[in-house]
Amino acid sequence: MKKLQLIQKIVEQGVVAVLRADSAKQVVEMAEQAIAGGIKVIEITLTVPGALQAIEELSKTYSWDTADEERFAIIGAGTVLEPQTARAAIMAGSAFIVGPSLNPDTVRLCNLYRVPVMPGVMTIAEVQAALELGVDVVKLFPGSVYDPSVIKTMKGPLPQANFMPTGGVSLDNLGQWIKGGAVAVGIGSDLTQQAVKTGDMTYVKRKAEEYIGAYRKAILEK
Ligand SMILES: O=C(O)C(=O)C[C@H](O)[C@H](O)COP(=O)(O)O
Repeated sequence: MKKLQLIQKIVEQGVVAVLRADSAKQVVEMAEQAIAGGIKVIEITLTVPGALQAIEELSKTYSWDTADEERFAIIGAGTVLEPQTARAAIMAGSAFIVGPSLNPDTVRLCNLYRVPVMPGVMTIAEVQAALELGVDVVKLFPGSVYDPSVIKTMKGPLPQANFMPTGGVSLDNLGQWIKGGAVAVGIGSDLTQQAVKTGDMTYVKRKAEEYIGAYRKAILEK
């Protein structure tokens, strides 16, 4: 039941930090800052040089299955395009897999290992295909091309689908996405871009705190 427990924990947290950086060292630091700021679901994108080492390192420090609050975080891999990479990421300790697109073989590989997989989808046909493959949460990507009301519209014919918009999620629209029915949101550049530019990783912590605040407010108002 590990897979179901993990999905539940990801949805409970509701905010996923999508981390892109210039090196493994930088992304580990970024992850630590995001976790300290309250974002406990960390997606290490595989465009980061040494991303798998970063996942391995973070998975030794943090666990999704601990009562120790200091050590609680869910570490996963993003930008997973095909099954070989998904397997490597799982072996490195990824608790979940995210991709920008729907690759059926990647979903099957993740299902084999009972690891939650959140593939990117843009259309109703892709949402349907993902559901047929057993996907529990789809990543609506790029979220920026849609208005948050799209979730309600897509849930008309497919009420059983769960959406995690990613791409263009900001402090300005997070509330609309959550109130519009998103089970979680993925935050990328707004959380990290400034830190990469200036080298000040504590920026990620401050920004994470703002996002967690906005998320909690949206849940209360929902
Ligand atoms: O490659 C993936 O798997 C992704 O997750 C794609 C993007 O990096 C995120 O969607 C972040 O988008 P922004 O928040 O607009 O920066």
